[in-house]
Amino acid sequence: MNMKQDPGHEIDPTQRPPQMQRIGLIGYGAIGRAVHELLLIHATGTATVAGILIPPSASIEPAAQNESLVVTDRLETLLAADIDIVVECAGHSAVDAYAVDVLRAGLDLVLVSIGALADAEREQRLRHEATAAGRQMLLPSGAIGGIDWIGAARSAGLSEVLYRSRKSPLAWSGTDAEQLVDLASLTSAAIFFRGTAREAAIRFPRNANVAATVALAGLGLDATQVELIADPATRHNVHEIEADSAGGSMSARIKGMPDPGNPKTSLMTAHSVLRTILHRRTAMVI
Ligand SMILES: NC(=O)C1=CN([C@@H]2O[C@H](COP(=O)(O)OP(=O)(O)OC[C@H]3O[C@@H](n4cnc5c(N)ncnc54)[C@H](O)[C@@H]3O)[C@@H](O)[C@H]2O)C=CC1
Ligand SMILES: O=C([O-])CC(=O)C(=O)O
Repeated sequence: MNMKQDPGHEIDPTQRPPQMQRIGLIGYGAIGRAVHELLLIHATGTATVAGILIPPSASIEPAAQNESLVVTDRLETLLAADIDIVVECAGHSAVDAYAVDVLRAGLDLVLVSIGALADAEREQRLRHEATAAGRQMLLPSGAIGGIDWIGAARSAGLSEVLYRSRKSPLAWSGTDAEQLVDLASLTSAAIFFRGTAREAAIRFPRNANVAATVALAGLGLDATQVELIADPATRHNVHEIEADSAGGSMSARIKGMPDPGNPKTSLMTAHSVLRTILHRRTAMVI
């Protein structure tokens, strides 16, 4: 075959099944690893993890190893693995470090650390870069549901949205919650934060991405109210939405199982990322 090949790309794209997506993961913690495992089960022949970006001097044992899987601490090396789409699941600082370059490289970006967009300047910059590159930032619903209703209610006179997150004290450990409540001695549920989605997402970057998701879908980061609760009686990550619009109201409660590797994170988050990835290639999107 007379095909000019970029020396950085070992794979001939014309030889792939048409729907095959080559995924670059940024971050390989609870979500990154789970997404890899789910793709191995649910996306054989349609999507594959081709590269994983980890922090310098970190090491991982990938869920599956094949000779073409690239594990690197350099974005350039990741992108040279013939990546079609990048999935960020590493944290707000990784969004700062890599998101612009991913979009400038002409790739769509699945952004899991959605709370990073609570920084207005960062949000504007990323929207601008995506538009300039003709690419999209895809924000999975993550640990929450009902985002479709909230998005639809925007044009139906959405007037009020409250998001409430209830997790075990363990899930709030190592966060600013420790300054607001004595997590270790709690005997009943404590609402330790009330404020806007913007404040919540900025102050609790590892626990309030959903607050930003609900806000970005609906009333925005400053008009969406948030309550954060530490509850010694729960083993779940409970997410509630109460919303009012001229088109009707919504009351939703999700009792999420925490990820065994990270109690701050709900198991469903990785499944939602899988769904986002698979939707890019399906004939019918629901
Ligand atoms: N949208 C949503 O519904 C949810 C979003 N999240 C967010 O997703 C992100 C990932 O969550 P988890 O996997 O549970 O966290 P985790 O702490 O288990 O894993 C994060 C991984 O990213 C790696 N990492 C950090 N900075 C990096 C960098 N610059 N380059 C490469 N790797 C880097 C860390 O070493 C770690 O292995 C967090 O920001 C979390 O807050 C979590 C749950 C729900
Ligand atoms: O996974 C969850 O339960 C929600 C979460 O951590 C977040 O919103 O950042």
